[in-house]
Amino acid sequence: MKEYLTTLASLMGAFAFLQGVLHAVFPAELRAAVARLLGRLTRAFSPYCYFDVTEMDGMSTNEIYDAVQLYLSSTAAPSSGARLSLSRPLNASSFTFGLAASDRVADAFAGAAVTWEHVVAPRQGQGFSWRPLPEEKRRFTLRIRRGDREKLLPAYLDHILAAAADIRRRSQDRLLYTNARGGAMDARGLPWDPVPFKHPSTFDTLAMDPARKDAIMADLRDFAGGSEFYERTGRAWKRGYLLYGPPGTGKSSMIAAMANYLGYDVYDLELTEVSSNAELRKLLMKTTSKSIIVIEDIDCSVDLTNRAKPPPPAPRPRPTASIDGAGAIDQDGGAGAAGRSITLSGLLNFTDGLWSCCGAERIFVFTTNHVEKLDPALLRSGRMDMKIFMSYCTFPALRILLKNYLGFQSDEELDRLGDAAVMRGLEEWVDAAEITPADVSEVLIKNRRSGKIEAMRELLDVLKIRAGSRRRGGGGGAAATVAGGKEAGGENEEEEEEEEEKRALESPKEGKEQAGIDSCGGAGQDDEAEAKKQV
Ligand SMILES: Nc1ncnc2c1ncn2[C@@H]1O[C@H](COP(=O)(O)OP(=O)(O)OP(=O)(O)O)[C@@H](O)[C@H]1O
Ligand SMILES: [Mg+2]
Repeated sequence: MKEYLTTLASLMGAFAFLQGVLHAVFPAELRAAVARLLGRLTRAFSPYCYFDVTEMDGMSTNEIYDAVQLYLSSTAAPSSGARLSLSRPLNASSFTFGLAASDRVADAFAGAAVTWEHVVAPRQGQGFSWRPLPEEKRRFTLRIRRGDREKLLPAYLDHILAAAADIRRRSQDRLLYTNARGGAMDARGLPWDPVPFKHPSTFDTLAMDPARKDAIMADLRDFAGGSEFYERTGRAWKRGYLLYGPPGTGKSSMIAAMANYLGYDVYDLELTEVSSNAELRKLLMKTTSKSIIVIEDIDCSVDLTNRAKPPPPAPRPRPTASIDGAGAIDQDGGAGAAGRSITLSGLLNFTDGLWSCCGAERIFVFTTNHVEKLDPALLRSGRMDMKIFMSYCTFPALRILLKNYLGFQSDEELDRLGDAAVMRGLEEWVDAAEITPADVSEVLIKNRRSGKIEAMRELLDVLKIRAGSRRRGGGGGAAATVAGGKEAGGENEEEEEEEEEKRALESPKEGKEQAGIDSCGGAGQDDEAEAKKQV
């Protein structure tokens, strides 16, 4: 070992001496030219090729440099000991990591290994300038095998740019856009008003059957990653979801969960503020991709009556004064939209017509408490691809609410610490009670200070009372009546309405009942198989 170190030291001494001689004998230009020549020679015989991505491209920043910085710091496995810089863009709630100076990172793409080196060097004295460049010259040097060049470029760079855009978007807060200004434009000519959207609802907090929830999340993932699928099938890259069910069952919460899950912004379209189809088209054109366009309570937004059903009786004619004093019948019963001319066909085109293809990667979500009132054309596949019935609270959904509201850490803890008899009671009575998750949450919030078991007992009492009054045809108390969206009428009237709801959703092909979710033709799924899938 000792000899090894002495030899190394003498070699280094000799090298330093030689360097000194070269510096003294040869002028700097010659040395630089020789260094460049040697560099070219080594590269010519090297199995690798190198690409520099400088931070500055002339006076402007190089977009690829920023994208590489973001991509490497969040996805590539930094070599051991890599240092990361921390930053937080304006209006973002999460941090963004950047790769610290002079570090080397390995990555792989399409089965080929690549190496990135972050090189930082002081900038040689730049003269006075009104817009001085950064003190240091930064660049990433990409090293790839010559044989991998076709496979990697430009696909790898496109992948980096897309990934960086996705990381940037997810680190920004969601935005909620509203059009509640009656079509007026803002200073930039945009009809939408953005506000930060910080809704806490996620698929973890959403109380619904886990299997149905998984199916919806899988469908959303397929959609978000389905650009090739939509291109191959010639379909516009959009997808429609209809959320229907009684008030307080989680329709709005589901929308927020979707937006948080996909990292999409939300456009809350208030149809009553839109005066014409042309304005509707303009609003759509001004939405960005990777967004969810929502029309809540669509059955009450504009008159989209179900054309398949007999038209509602014409409003009673009422005499209106006329010039000659004789009574003239006001044909449209005075109910005429005050200057509003949004039509069903305008909405149909909006969701699945020529207009709907302006812009990709958009999700349309309609919500309603009365699906039977909607025109079947609005519900057909291609418009509302997935119809999700937000039902009254089921026992699996109730368990999620018990965990979220009473602080049980897991199902196992709920079963271990929860009172077994009370749990059995809740399972037995929850369906008969036809209680909405909103009402269950209310009971749990009211009783959360009296302790977990006491709160569960209280909830069980409420379920029994509701089930009892429902059985007597009382609809389970005021809230249940509202929640049911049904008059406290007799059983047969409710059965009739339920039948009607089911008929409204019967897909023309199969004529089957829609119990929970019906989805047809999702990205990456076989339409027929999917359409048959019931979740
Ligand atoms: N499935 C659910 N999971 C978790 N919380 C829920 C659920 N449904 C309702 N809630 C709670 O009840 C409240 C109302 O829910 P939400 O606004 O989503 O109901 P909705 O179906 O949109 O009602 P509406 O039809 O009246 O608009 C929310 O604060 C939410 O916390
Ligand atoms: Mg709602």
